[in-house]
Amino acid sequence: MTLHPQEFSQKIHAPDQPLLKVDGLTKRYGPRIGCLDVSFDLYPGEVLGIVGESGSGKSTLLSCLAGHQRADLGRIAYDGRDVLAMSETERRRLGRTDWAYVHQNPRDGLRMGVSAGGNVGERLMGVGARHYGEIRGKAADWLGRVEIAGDRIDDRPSAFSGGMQQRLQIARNLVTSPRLVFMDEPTGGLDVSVQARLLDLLRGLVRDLGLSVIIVTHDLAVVRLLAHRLMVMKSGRVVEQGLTDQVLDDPQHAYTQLLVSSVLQV
Ligand SMILES: Nc1ncnc2c1ncn2[C@@H]1O[C@H](COP(=O)(O)OP(=O)(O)OP(=O)(O)O)[C@@H](O)[C@H]1O
Repeated sequence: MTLHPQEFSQKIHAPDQPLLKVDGLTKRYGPRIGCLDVSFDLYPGEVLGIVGESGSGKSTLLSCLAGHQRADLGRIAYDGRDVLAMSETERRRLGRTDWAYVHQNPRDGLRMGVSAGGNVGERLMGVGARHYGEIRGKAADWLGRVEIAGDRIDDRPSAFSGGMQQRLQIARNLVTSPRLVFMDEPTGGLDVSVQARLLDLLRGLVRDLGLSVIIVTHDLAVVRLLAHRLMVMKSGRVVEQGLTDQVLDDPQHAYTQLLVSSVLQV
């Protein structure tokens, strides 16, 4: 149900305001539904998982939320600000400062021709950092935090393994202390042991930095470990949402039951 604009604006300015408030978000591709009437609140420090089979609308929803494509209908409020009413310049600024986006393929989120240190430092420069020594020091610190050895700081990402590239992408994203991080299948395409290590690292960073995260995945084990709340999508619609353990242990919707019984091995 879509809220009346006045009601919407009253809600987003309430003292216990969520960091992100999404109401009736809809995106169509011609006659095809990308996502339909999606509504949810995300509070500071909360991790929301979005699961569903291929084509269920997860990526469409994430890209509309992050402003990579424009929704046809609905509202998004970030920290009380109407995101869809922002100019492109304002939204880009938000993308450099408050938001971060971790792509499934690290190549989409890294500059492959720039050193590891340069990849992290570049984000700092994007928010106004200018002192070379400080930038390099902070980059070195972040490489350490994502378990990349200090002597690799001048290596290009193309010399890194897939898991290292993904950890570098995470460092590049988190170095500017964003409040909201979008993650699209961050562990997809990695070996199981590499995935486990990355998940562990992500869980620690999310907790330590108090990040709000929206994570899209088809892997229920990932959301079991990372997400406080879970949204299940089918054919562009949210068919079930709730606390992750509740949804996975006691799924109410037939589609979620099928999803859980067919893939859940955790
Ligand atoms: N650029 C596009 N043009 C036309 N239709 C699209 C486009 N992108 C997505 N769709 C359609 O929108 C629906 C949702 O797709 P979406 O990629 O969001 O699903 P998904 O759950 O992310 O799938 P996957 O897990 O395979 O990435 C599908 O029917 C898809 O065919």
